[in-house]
Amino acid sequence: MLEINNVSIEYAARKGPPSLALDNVSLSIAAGEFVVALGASGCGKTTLLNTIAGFIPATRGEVLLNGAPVEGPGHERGVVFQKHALMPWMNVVENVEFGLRLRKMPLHERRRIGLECLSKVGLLQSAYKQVYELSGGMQQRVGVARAIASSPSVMLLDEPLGALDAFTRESIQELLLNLWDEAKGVFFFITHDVEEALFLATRLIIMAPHPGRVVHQMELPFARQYLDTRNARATKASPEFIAAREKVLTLVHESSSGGMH
Ligand SMILES: Nc1ncnc2c1ncn2[C@@H]1O[C@H](COP(=O)(O)OP(=O)(O)OP(=O)(O)O)[C@@H](O)[C@H]1O
Repeated sequence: MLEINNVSIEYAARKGPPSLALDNVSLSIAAGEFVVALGASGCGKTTLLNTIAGFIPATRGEVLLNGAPVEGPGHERGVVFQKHALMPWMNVVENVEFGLRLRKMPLHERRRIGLECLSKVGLLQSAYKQVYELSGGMQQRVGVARAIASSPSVMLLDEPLGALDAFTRESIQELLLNLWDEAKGVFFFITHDVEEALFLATRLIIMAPHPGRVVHQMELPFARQYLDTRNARATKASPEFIAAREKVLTLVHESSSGGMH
């Protein structure tokens, strides 16, 4: 269970009073939830993710993971960034097992896990390639493999598919749902893309800026529908999906233009 209790984040301004990037956000997320945060630029999505990751301390409030306060980064939380942040001087599998190496896991053990994770993201063949030999989509899959290598109970994904073409994006969306279904942990995912949000989320949170806060939450059935049918196109083309898309577009527009304040 991940609990975000009354979290506010202020950033110091060069001049004037500090800016309030998050205002009193509270969320309780159970294992097995895929939570997607959607909202206009500047509404605090990345700030919230970075606070859960332990990169930014809460100015007020607290984040608890299974009852223990989050006070910094930890291997039970895996992070995937928009830019893959792989290390160019290591080959693919060395990148994937890097966190395990830091934790002093012996080579044969971490290599076994590294290769297993690469197999899960469909890249076993590329294990001994250099990072620059891979396409953007493949590099992002390596980023995902690296994040799952330490079997985190929480996966934090900050717009991981933002820079990818539509086809690659869809295939990694499906991969993420499979990994989530297998891991049964928490996924917390940020996107600007309404269709992506609706497809992945079991719970969608819509945020608004000035100050950053959560203005709507809804439960969604489409991720589980996809896992039952394995037909992404049919899921996204269903009348229910299209109706939800129109509703969410309206809510996002209203919340970012001040209509829901
Ligand atoms: N390091 C920082 N110092 C000062 N202000 C910051 C810092 N990081 C973010 N902010 C401000 O905090 C607010 C929230 O930013 P944040 O990046 O969390 O929003 P976001 O919803 O993720 O935006 P985007 O969708 O554009 O990535 C914005 O007003 C931003 O300018």
